[in-house]
Amino acid sequence: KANQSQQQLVCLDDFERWALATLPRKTLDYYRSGANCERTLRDNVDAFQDWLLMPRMLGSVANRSLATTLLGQPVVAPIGVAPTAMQRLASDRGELDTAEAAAEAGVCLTVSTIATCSLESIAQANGPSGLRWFQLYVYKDRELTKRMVSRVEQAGYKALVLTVDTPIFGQRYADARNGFGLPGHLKMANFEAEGGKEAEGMGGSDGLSGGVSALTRYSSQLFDPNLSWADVKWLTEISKLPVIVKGIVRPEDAQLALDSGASAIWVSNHGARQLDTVPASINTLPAIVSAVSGRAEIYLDGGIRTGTDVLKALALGARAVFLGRPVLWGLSHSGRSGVRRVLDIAIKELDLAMALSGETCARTVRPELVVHRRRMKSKL
Ligand SMILES: Cc1cc2nc3c(=O)[nH]c(=O)nc-3n(C[C@H](O)[C@H](O)[C@H](O)COP(=O)(O)O)c2cc1C
Ligand SMILES: CCCCCCC(=O)C(=O)O
Repeated sequence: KANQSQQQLVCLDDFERWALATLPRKTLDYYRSGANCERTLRDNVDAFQDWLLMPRMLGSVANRSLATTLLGQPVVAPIGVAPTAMQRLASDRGELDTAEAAAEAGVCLTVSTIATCSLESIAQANGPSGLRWFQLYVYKDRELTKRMVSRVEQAGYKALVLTVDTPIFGQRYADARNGFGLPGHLKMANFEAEGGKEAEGMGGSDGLSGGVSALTRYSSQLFDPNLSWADVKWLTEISKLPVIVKGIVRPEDAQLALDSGASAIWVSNHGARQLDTVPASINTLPAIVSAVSGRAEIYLDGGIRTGTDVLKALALGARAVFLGRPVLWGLSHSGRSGVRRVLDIAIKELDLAMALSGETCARTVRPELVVHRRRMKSKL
């Protein structure tokens, strides 16, 4: 199985199966895990099956457009790369591979604060034509955060994605059992120039961790658990870049984010890695779309594994969706070209799903295209 070629991996689940059979234990556990009993981890994927597609026929679908804009910037498809930390665990070049693949595919790249390559080197790999956003964790040290924001602006990122669901790190049992931490040869590269403790992954602790992972120790020492809506406003004031608030589950919080100056909403439960038993991401989307009522773009991540998942999210009101783990599986398999293949598969599957549904434009997918299984039954 370890030797499977890209051509044998024809869907995103094939990449996941390859990763499960092949990756070193600690890396696989860190990438794969959800919080606690992983109920939401399963629900994020399964919930898409509760939304059924109701295709229209004979709609002249030969010409289709997947292209869209995100905060005014053009992309080839409404599918982007979600921020995921520590990509050099997956390939030698880590985030640089992902950045090149995203630029080649013409999709939006989101870079994590906890990258293992510097944000400047990732920007260079993504190139002048790549659309890139920077995901921000706010550190207790606000001056450090401010310096990071100005480096992000300098390096040509087009938005700040403020993650708001991580005041404290979620509990992932496997990482705690493994005493997982960033291996000594890798660094939290965005902090290397700062010369402080932020660049160290608190050392892979090889089990001597008092029952918590090194990441939990790192985040509890350095991330600011007192973040509030006032800080969203603060961020919009210290930066020229639009702020996207990532980690919204409830409609009231979407409203507060917009009231605090956010330019867009990113619906997410952090890939089910924070609070277990929250609803599947796709199921939280309709109420948020209704609360936002067209005032801002809404993005979604969590459990997207097929083109039909993407189409359902678009029909329910998302402007675009983002892929987390599937990109890591592609990166682990074959670096840049593995990520490229994952993105290409997702884009092709969306195109096919659109054609077979009678949809020709990803920007204007009809809401009537999806119906919840419960409502379907009551109609029969
Ligand atoms: C290994 C891993 C690392 C992640 N690191 C970050 C991060 O640094 N910042 C962040 O905002 N979200 C992070 N996330 C969450 C993703 O951005 C995204 O919300 C989630 O993975 C989407 O779900 P999916 O993996 O089912 O596609 C991470 C997720 C994973 C799996
Ligand atoms: C070093 C501690 C924070 C790692 C952040 C990565 C992340 O968000 C995740 O879900 O894992």
